[in-house]
Amino acid sequence: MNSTCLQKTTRILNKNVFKCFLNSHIRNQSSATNQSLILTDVNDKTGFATVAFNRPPMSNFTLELLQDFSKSLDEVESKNYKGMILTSTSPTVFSAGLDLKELLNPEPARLKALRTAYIDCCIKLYSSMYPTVAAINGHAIGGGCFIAMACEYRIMLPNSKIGLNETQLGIAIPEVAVHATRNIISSRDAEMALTLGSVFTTDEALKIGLIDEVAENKEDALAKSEKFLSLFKKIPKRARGITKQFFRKKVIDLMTNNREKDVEAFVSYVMNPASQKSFQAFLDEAKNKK
Ligand SMILES: CCCCC/C=C\C/C=C\CC/C=C/CC(=O)SCCNC(=O)CCNC(=O)[C@H](O)C(C)(C)COP(=O)(O)OP(=O)(O)OC[C@H]1O[C@@H](n2cnc3c(N)ncnc32)[C@H](O)[C@@H]1OP(=O)(O)O
Repeated sequence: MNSTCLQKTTRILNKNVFKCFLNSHIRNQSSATNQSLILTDVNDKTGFATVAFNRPPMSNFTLELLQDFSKSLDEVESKNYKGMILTSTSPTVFSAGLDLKELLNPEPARLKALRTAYIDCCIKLYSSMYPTVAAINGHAIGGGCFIAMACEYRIMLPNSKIGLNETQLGIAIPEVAVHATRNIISSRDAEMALTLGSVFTTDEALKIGLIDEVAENKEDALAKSEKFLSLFKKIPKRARGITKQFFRKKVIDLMTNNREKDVEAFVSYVMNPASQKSFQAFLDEAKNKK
């Protein structure tokens, strides 16, 4: 695909963007439909799966999306694909995190299920035996940023924003996110970023090491992602995967063992009137901006 074709398609909604990419890169299209919240496609030449959040324009996470994502992660593991590229079909957003409408005046049982599904995805992604790379094709905020952080490598487009903004919304970052952040950036930068709820530009993120590379456009990000995954082509999967898990053990254990406590704490932060006010304020501000 040439870059003019890609630039044109990025202005059109997800369906065409993804089709254009598929036509040139992917020989074996999965049964996913355009209605699916997650699109999974496998390149049978490389064995790499490209998994895309398919909820434009913000690619924000609902319970259903997270449940589908969790199933897709199982599929990538069980079908023994050689690696996974995680991206979205939205033109300018990788993911804006949890859908704030899910958090506004929520039904507690659904809120618990939402957080539980989110944790499941984080555990599966963080501990996967196959190599993972996030092709961050736009903004990655809150839960979207953390999902990208759970991958092994991050390639981001210019002029985008990335960060864990939870404290700004009145939600404390769980301890596990502190360790996960320190696994990527310096402890000093992590403390500043997480306490402030900082959101970084692409250049700032590159400077502190939150992302690994900048790509010119989505096509370039996908090509760079394949290049990263190809590094492991000759490394035996089991040896690689177990070694990866040793580096990630503390975070994996915390996520696995603190699941219920985390869900309770999350529900309590979200139901707090001050947090409810901040969710509403964000949505109102976005409306008023227009
Ligand atoms: C022990 C186990 C632990 C396991 C977990 C471990 C660690 C996890 C740690 C932390 C992560 C998990 C927590 C997650 C919490 C969240 O994700 S809260 C949500 C965070 N997201 C946000 O605060 C909103 C982010 N959005 C933005 O910053 C901007 O929208 C943007 C993405 C940068 C895009 O900006 P742009 O100017 O282009 O667009 P607008 O801002 O004008 O928005 C357009 C439109 O979209 C709506 N919108 C944007 N984001 C959301 C959202 N997240 N939910 C719902 N709606 C959203 C916005 O309201 C506008 O709507 P419109 O006015 O109706 O057009």
